[in-house]
Amino acid sequence: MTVKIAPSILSADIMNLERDVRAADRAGADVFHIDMMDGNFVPNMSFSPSVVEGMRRVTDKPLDIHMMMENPDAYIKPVIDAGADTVLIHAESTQHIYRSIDLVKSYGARAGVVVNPGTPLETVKELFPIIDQILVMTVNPGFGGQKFISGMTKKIQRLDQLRQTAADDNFEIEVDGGINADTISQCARAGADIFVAGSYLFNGENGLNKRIEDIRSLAVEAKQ
Ligand SMILES: O=C(CO)[C@@H](O)[C@H](O)COP(=O)(O)O
Ligand SMILES: [Fe+2]
Repeated sequence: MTVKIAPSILSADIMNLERDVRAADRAGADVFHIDMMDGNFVPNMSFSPSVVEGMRRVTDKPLDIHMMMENPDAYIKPVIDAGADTVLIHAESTQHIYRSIDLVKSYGARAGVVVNPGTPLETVKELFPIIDQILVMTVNPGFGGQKFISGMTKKIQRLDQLRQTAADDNFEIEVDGGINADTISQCARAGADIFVAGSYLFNGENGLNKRIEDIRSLAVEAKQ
């Protein structure tokens, strides 16, 4: 069973972003997770399409863009032109999520929907046949370094069950927020495939190599 580790560059050292990205790449990152925040949808601001373009120059790994913004449709083409592989859009950020997902796909990128902790899975069920990923937020979006909301494990489990009953719906389950050596196993056991980790990977004491290796083996073991 595949396990993908996705370092979130929100917790990288912004003044040494290239150094940190290259180090995470060498350490075996499977995907890079880039948070785009507009200061409206969430109470924080972060990366823009130009950062995606810069990332594309220093790594060949897939770039996942987590859009935390109002009017996400306006930024879909700019991030894909900048080199995004997957665009993840919050169900709560647009009245027409189906249209936004279609738009991502029309530009040839992979598309995913994101659900906040308070958003029921039922809200996004109709999207299952057309999406490549579902990102289950395991913290309230906006900041790195928050505590994992333990009730989300059951939500991941329910999503995995829904995925299994709809055999045609082939999407990966991703988790984001508070993922570390204490929380990754329960998410993997519940059915998650892609694990975003920011502060655990970039702010920890051991090297990135060891940290990526540690959480990967915990996830692989939990899935067996
Ligand atoms: O989308 C977000 C926060 O809103 C994340 O991607 C964070 O960057 C995760 O950071 P950690 O919880 O792993 O520190
Ligand atoms: Fe994120």
